[in-house]
Amino acid sequence: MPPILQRLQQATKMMSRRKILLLVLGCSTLSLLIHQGAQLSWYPKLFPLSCPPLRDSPPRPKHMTVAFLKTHKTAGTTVQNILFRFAERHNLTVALPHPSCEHQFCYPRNFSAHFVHPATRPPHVLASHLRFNRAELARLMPPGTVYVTILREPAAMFESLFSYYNQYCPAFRRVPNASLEAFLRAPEAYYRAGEHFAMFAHNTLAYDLGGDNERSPRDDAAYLAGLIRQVEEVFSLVMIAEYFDESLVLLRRLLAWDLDDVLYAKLNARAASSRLAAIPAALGRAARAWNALDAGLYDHFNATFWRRVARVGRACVEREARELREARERLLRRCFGAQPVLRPATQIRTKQLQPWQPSRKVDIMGYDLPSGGAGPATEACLKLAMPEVQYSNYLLRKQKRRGGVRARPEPVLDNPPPRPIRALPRAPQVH
Ligand SMILES: Nc1ncnc2c1ncn2[C@@H]1O[C@H](COP(=O)(O)OS(=O)(=O)O)[C@@H](OP(=O)(O)O)[C@H]1O
Repeated sequence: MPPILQRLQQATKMMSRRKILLLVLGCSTLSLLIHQGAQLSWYPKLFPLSCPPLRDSPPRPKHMTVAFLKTHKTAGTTVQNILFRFAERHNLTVALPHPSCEHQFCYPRNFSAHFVHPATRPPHVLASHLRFNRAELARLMPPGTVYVTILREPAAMFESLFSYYNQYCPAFRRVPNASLEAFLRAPEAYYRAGEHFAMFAHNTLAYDLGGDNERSPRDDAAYLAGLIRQVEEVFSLVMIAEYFDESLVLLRRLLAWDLDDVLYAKLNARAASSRLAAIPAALGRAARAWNALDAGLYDHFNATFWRRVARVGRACVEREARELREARERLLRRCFGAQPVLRPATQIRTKQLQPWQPSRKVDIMGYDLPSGGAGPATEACLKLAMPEVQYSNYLLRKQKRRGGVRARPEPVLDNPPPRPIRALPRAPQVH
């Protein structure tokens, strides 16, 4: 026997059986820990985060009837575009406004089913601006329709409204040098309740939700509580613009859609030169105080949003939101080139992709197809970045034709150029 083995035999004899057992146990534990550590960092999918399964058994089919209340300046156009594309891919009917209502359902009037173009009834999907009216929507939409809306932090939203509607809303037009600060220092000096487009200058969220935007929660706390209750009764999901991707994760889980169904391009964004880089804290406080009803709505639904995220599992929602962002970046690169950039309308050659510009002082950005863009992906890419006016016109033409000649597809790239302006109703509206 070699000397080394003889020494080992002697050593083994010297150890008690108990010690050997302890050594074997220690080695196995160490090996297990090393193995698991490697898997955590290299194969995170082997350790699923607490994501409850989306599809129950039997699997839920995708939900096809959705009414999206498109509130103003809250990223609603981006959500609308997701819904329009989903509707097209699944051959669904989209409710669209009668041309006399422009591209909104005769906003700011209370919604009426009469505002809906007959060629777009009965609808599966509705996603254009309107002032919420529960009974009329129930008359229009099929039973089982899921109602969804979106809110945005009121100070950021008000800054966007002030800039976008500066030429349309008399309360804003009266302010010297179009100064948001001047308006918020003394809003009552400029604001007249009940005048044309007054709702863009005071509690726009409350107004869009069908509420009375002139109520103050300071004088009447019960009113805000009642409005919140009504919203909760109807809407299955209130998304939050600041957490857009997380909101889409909740939306797609609610509707049993795929992550691919909620990929998007950001639409209707102002250029950096047309917006405040940051809203000073004092201005933010003043905007919230003036829009106290909206602030109350936002705070409530922001809190319920995060409770809902927690119910699904925060890690799960964040993981899906990350997957969504990665897939979205790949899609944007495929459609708009290696470095897809938002550009001003003057630099967008494809007419169907030129966004409406509210005034010479505000630049609304969009995407363009790379030069010579052609091929099977072109149509999908075009729709991905198509602004509201062009997409609504296109869908209305397509659905009107579907009622008549079914076989001829609506041309997407060769259609006549859209009207450049999304005209707001010209005459004061009766509520
Ligand atoms: N994905 C996403 N995430 C966060 N924010 C987004 C997103 N998409 C659009 N936006 C911002 O939403 C603002 C436009 O809102 P709307 O499309 O609802 O406006 S409109 O009422 O239809 O005119 C507009 O805000 P401002 O740029 O501050 O005006 C957009 O930048």
